[in-house]
Amino acid sequence: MSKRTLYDKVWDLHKVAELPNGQDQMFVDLHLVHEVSSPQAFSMLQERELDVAYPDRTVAVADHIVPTAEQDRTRPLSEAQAETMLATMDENAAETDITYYGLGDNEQGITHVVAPELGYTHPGMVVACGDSHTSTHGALGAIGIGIGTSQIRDVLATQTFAAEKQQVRRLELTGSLNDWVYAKDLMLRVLQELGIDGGVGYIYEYGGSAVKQLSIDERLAMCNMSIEGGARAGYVNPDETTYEYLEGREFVPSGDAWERQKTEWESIASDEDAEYDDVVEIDVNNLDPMVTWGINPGQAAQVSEPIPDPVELTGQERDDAEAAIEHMGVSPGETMAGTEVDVAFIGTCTNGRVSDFERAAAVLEGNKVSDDVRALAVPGSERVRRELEARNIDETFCEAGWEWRHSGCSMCIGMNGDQIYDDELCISSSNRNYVGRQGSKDGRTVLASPAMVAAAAVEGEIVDLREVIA
Ligand SMILES: CC(C)[C@H](C(=O)O)[C@@H](O)C(=O)O
Ligand code: SF4
Repeated sequence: MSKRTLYDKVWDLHKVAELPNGQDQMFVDLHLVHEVSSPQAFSMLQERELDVAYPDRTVAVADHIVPTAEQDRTRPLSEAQAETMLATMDENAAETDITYYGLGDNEQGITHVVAPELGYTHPGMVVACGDSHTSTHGALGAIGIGIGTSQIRDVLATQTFAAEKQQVRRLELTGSLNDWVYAKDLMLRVLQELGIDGGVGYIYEYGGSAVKQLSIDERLAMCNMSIEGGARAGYVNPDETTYEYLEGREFVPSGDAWERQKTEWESIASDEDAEYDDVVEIDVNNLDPMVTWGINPGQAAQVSEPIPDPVELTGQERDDAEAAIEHMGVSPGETMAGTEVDVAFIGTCTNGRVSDFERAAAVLEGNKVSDDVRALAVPGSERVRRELEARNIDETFCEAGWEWRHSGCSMCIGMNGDQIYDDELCISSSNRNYVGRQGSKDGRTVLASPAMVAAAAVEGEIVDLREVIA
């Protein structure tokens, strides 16, 4: 059989049965669990007196509600609700014998940072997690699917869940990215072009010369934001970059088994003549750094590009732009450059990896955070933090005036107390800028690459980072 995409092959290999309602029952290779979306599913399991079917395929992490400041990471947590959630996760993990990277563990961090870096995620896997950003794992040629509470219960109890096969859109990203322009910019460009609903009903396959050149960290950032475009998942076919990243990681087979696995992984990539339900080509040559100007991730523009005037838009897009401009207090026809920022945040499962901090550090070197800016650096995992510290990158941040924290979701979603206040404007390396996302209903979020966040922190306003390093 030829003409199949990676998604087709993975689907066929994992399909257990066709269900009466037309959905397919799918086997899950790796089930990731976190403290926010799992408690109810574990309760349902207990009510029915069921065990976790495959504890060795289930990996739990504490990320959303864990405090990031050193002094707040002692138990019991000062926030009663957070303590209950964390204690519940601790208990559920202990009772079911699943692997758990809890608070205080050396490998604790954000689910979608921890699993790839430890080598849990492999090409051709179905990865499921009660979290929309499970799409991240597609960077390694896996199909990462965000699932809801009843599906989490089903996966815990049976290692399978019911799903509907989606269509596949090939995103052919041609050209190559300018220096200081990253996968984050590329993805904001994709969202600007296709919108936040453009991918509904699709899985995105990313390919083309621009994608070939991306490191795994960059591919993780790109696939992470597939869900922001409405796609259920996004992936890159495995290639030499993938194998280089995987080789030697803890949960990746070695020796003969590695060779066998590699051959299998090579066969899982889309066929040369694969047929796609849709193909969209976007040229990324000459792309400037991107920023969002609005209140959804598709309301984005190059930092050199004017914010659209709603009168030139129609229908929903116009209404959305009007609401966004009002909330953000930005001016149509002008660029985002020069917009004052109050908070700068680098971290998250999108851009909280070693290379993200490295690039930001290159911008910060010899610079100081503007007096009016609060700047927070939150490594995506404790391992990321250790590696950065071993290379003194934490010092670059601290000397520039950043708070250097422990890992967690932190200000991405504000569930752990790291929040923005009033109508503060935060430039953030995260993936969502919806109203209230970072804690305050009047707060404003601008999404950008970590290097752009660092540059804005230094200048106190949004700026093309290339002006800061020049
Ligand atoms: C809390 C969690 C279920 C949620 C998600 O589904 O993605 C969060 O991680 C987010 O980024 O909004
Ligand atoms: S870092 Fe943000 S996007 Fe990622 S899992 Fe945590 S809250 Fe969700």
